[in-house]
Amino acid sequence: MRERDLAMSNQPFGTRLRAVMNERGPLCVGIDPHAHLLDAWDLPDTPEGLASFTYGVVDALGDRVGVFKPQSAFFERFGSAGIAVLEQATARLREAGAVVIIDAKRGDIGTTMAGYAAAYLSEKAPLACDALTVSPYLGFGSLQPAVDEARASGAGLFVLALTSNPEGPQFQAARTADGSTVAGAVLDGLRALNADAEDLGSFGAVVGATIAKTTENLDIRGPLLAPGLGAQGATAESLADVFGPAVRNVVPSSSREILGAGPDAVSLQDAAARANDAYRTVLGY
Ligand SMILES: O=c1ccn([C@@H]2O[C@H](COP(=O)(O)O)[C@@H](O)[C@H]2O)c(=O)[nH]1
Repeated sequence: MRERDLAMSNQPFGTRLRAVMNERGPLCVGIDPHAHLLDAWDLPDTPEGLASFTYGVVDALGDRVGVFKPQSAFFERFGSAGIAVLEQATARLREAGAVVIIDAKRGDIGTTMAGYAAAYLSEKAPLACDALTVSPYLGFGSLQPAVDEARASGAGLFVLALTSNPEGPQFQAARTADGSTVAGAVLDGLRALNADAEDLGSFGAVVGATIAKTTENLDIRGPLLAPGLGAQGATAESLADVFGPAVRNVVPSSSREILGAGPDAVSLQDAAARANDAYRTVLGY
């Protein structure tokens, strides 16, 4: 491990995330090995194809992009062989100095949530990552074991708040008993968890870049993971509008748009560099 990485490794997730975005730019590359992308890369839809695709991304971008978001679903569909690739890729990306957010959207009753937290957030776990996406729909409090594990291990969480899909508002805009929206209650919960953070806290929200300008308070003193760029239609220019004064804390995430440039490593690097430059300008890095 390099000296800088060693010094950073004991810092909380939010601090490490800000440092890597300062150093490498804010872009988060989503690793979503869709069957159609394996085909476009001339790879078979098998565990071997999945491994070539994933390690191709890791080798081309692991030491130049700051943040990666592997989508667990596309690894899970190959069973244990797919999970082994996710495990290997996560370890290799972290070794290369990148931050890895596993997008698994876990959520369950508190005791089972503790199991998920141990699986992804404990440093000793085979699948240990820097942060995990979680779902608050069993109640924000059900996430407490993951919050505790994240605090203990210096990891982070991204809680679904205002998702990028058009169906999201059906639940997220609904009102809770105290009159706030469900999304607003999630954002309030995160703001409380980040209350002591100096710059960027470790407890983030998922807020799609595709949502219209929102009246919700996005100032949670934590990162705002923003999928929806590229293939889902949102652009770098739209980020300032959607996120307003909180735009500096956005982690812009793009999967298919970048991955579609492969398999050639230089083309992948060019696509990532172009996207990173556009986000740097808008987010002020
Ligand atoms: O609100 C959400 C939450 C998660 N996602 C995930 O992000 C990527 C988007 O992929 P693109 O190819 O860049 O569209 C994917 O893994 C989703 O599950 C999201 O899109 N929206």
